[in-house]
Amino acid sequence: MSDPRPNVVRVSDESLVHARGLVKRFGDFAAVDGIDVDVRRGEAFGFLGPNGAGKSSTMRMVGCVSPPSAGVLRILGMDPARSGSRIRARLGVCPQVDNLDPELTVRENLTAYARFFGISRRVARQRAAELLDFVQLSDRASSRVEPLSGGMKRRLTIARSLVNEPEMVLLDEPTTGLDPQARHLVWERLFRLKQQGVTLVLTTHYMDEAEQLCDRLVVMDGGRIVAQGTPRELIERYSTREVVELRFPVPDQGAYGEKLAGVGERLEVLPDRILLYVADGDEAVAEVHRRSLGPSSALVRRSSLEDVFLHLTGRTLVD
Ligand SMILES: Nc1ncnc2c1ncn2[C@@H]1O[C@H](COP(=O)(O)OP(=O)(O)OP(=O)(O)O)[C@@H](O)[C@H]1O
Repeated sequence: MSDPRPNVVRVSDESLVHARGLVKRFGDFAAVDGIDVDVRRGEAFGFLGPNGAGKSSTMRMVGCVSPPSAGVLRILGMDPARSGSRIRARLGVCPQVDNLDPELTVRENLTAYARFFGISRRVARQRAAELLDFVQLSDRASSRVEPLSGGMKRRLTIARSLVNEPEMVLLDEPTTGLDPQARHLVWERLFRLKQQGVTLVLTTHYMDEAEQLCDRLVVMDGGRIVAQGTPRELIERYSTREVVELRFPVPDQGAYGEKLAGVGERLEVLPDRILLYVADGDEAVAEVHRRSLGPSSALVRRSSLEDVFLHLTGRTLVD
């Protein structure tokens, strides 16, 4: 039976992005090497991975600006090869690098963009006012783009991606290069968008961003998906409850690796620290002291997606 309340957004399990065996090749090199993805309506879905993992190449295929080399891809139930412009009309795109027009004012950047979607001047002005309010830039409406901070430009790019009232917004590294305060403001706005029923698809190499924003995510490395699930599921599956970060007063942390054998479930020796994967961090620190190892610092923290990535690939997300 259809929903009698016409204005209610029905969150269903319909896939807005459906990919099977998706491949993107540049010559002989597969930047995306056969991935399967389903993004459901209303969720925030993330591609987490280091530089070069294939996240942007995937986003460009989903955004219908770069054709797949192989595999099946359906966006909003349609085939990008046949219906690219119809799909793009219902998508919002926030590219990795802000490409705002520096000659125009903040407001004009929105109204000019609205023209690409055939939106009337009157509606565009009204929508621009609403969107500038949403991204907290109303007081900058008449200023030029140039002097805006990085965070403001990012928020304006996000506002621009919403001009056509899209069902799904693609955000390629939405907060890369921003300071912590600016990042939090962007996250908060994106969270509100999700609450309004807009589906978000984002790429990031920040594990805190993925944990804060994403309902589900895939971890990518070398063009492949190495794990997928909710942030909590991934941490439970691939890491321990707590992690102890130990630093020793010598350059070679590796020398201490052997002396820590048997403390916790697993350890990772990084150039600048040793990570102990344990159920109980305080107990592990006590054991380190019982062995008279004398670390210069011992920090106990909860496991994160960074630990998941390290476990799956042997590398950190941001090298
Ligand atoms: N147009 C292109 N021609 C050739 N190689 C490319 C092209 N675009 C991307 N690549 C390569 O494909 C791989 C994946 O790039 P991609 O930009 O998709 O990764 P990413 O995960 O988004 O990383 P980043 O965070 O650096 O954007 C990289 O090795 C990159 O050099």
